[in-house]
Amino acid sequence: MLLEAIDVSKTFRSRRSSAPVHAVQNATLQARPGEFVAIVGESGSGKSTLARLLLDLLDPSEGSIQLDGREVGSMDRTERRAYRRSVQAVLQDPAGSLNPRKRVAQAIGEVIRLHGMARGSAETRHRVTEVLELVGMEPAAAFMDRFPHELSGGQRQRVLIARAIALDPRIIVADEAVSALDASVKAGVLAVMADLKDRLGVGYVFITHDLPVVQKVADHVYVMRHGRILEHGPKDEIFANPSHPYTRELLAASPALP
Ligand SMILES: Nc1ncnc2c1ncn2[C@@H]1O[C@H](COP(=O)(O)OP(=O)(O)OP(=O)(O)O)[C@@H](O)[C@H]1O
Repeated sequence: MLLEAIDVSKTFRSRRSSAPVHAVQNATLQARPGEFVAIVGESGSGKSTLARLLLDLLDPSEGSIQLDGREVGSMDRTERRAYRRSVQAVLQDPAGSLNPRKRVAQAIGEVIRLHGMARGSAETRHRVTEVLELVGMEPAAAFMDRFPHELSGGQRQRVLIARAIALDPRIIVADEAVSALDASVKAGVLAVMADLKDRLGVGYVFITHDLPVVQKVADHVYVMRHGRILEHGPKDEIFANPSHPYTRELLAASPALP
């Protein structure tokens, strides 16, 4: 399976302000199951907009998002539904991804039911148990009936990953998914993501401004600035031999790199 952004652009035109915002400009990117692709760049570089384009939450102004050569914009309802299952989002929990009034089992269970991934409550509960265990929340029964506020930040992030995994995605688009977490908690969540890559073959488009994280987990790195992808390549190449001056600046400014 191959997920691609092909020469994709997104321009926001507000009715009031005169200047349109070119959030993403002619971006081309590839992601595959089993691969950890990172998009790095400073705030406002267009990373989240590109993520939302890949997630089919925004329509491109130009260019296309394609899955195995099929343009998402021209898929029929059934295909598009399948696309939205195969490409899942994990966003930062502070962005309100978890409803504070829903217990863990309900939050994950209703997504499973909505997409017809299980029939009946016993089967749904079984699947919820399975995915909670996959993200290291064991025994799952101890977490099922908790509300988000009864979980730690790292646990909430694991629930979001479990909810995404429940739909059997091939690729997870993670936008600043670990950025708000403390170092040791962050390492734990990243280990879960790496484990899911190995065990389920899921791929990631991982959006972050956190270069030490990229260095640790990424296979392939895209560098964005002002809506454009400046360069991309295997992680080791980008870190050892960045070709763009901006990438060199970004690496030099990163505090925790050895
Ligand atoms: N819905 C929108 N309407 C108008 N402008 C938008 C909209 N969404 C994003 N933008 C603008 O597009 C540009 C890119 O934003 P985007 O959020 O994609 O960047 P980012 O790299 O993800 O930044 P951050 O790391 O701060 O989230 C910014 O100038 C932003 O203000």
